[in-house]
Amino acid sequence: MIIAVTGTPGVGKTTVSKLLAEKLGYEYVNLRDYAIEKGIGEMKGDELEVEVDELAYNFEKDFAGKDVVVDGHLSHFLKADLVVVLRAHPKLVGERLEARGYPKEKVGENVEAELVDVILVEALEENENVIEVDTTGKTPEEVVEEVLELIKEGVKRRVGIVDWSEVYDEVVPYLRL
Ligand SMILES: Nc1ncnc2c1ncn2[C@@H]1O[C@H](COP(=O)(O)OP(=O)(O)OP(=O)(O)O)[C@@H](O)[C@H]1O
Repeated sequence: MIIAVTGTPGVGKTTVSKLLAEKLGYEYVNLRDYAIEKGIGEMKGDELEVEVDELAYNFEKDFAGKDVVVDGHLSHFLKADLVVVLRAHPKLVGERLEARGYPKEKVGENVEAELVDVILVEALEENENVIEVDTTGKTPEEVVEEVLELIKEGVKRRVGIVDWSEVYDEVVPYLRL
């Protein structure tokens, strides 16, 4: 089974994906590293711009039928059996990206994306099987346990579990207003 773990940068995809792959005994694939390895995309500054169709085509050729957890904010564009959309309070996204030294503009862009569900909406346009998990206040282990439980129960779709409009006031300092 191919499990795509997606979400706004900083929500914890890499941490959760590695742990999930380990628990399931699946291969872990970082989609950015895969694209670079395959020579897909072009570096624009420190950002890798990829053609999503080319990425999805190659990924399917290499991984169809395998057991993989694929980690990346474009992973929901791949042909996956299940898409896990990780969510985190936008303030947490802002704090983490600031701590990574991201420029203010990029922090704001990602906080806004998390606030208005950009990745979730994209994932729902691409795949029927979308599970949303709120990581806020949870450890990576707890998040992985939640995902494993949902998989065990055969849950294929669970969305609409967060509403960040309720915390809008807390994230105003990050927004590019
Ligand atoms: N419940 C949680 N789930 C995942 N990560 C968490 C959680 N709580 C705290 N963290 C921390 O948040 C950080 C998330 O970083 P990580 O690189 O995994 O995010 P990411 O979504 O892959 O980001 P990017 O896409 O920018 O690489 C890590 O330092 C991790 O330890």
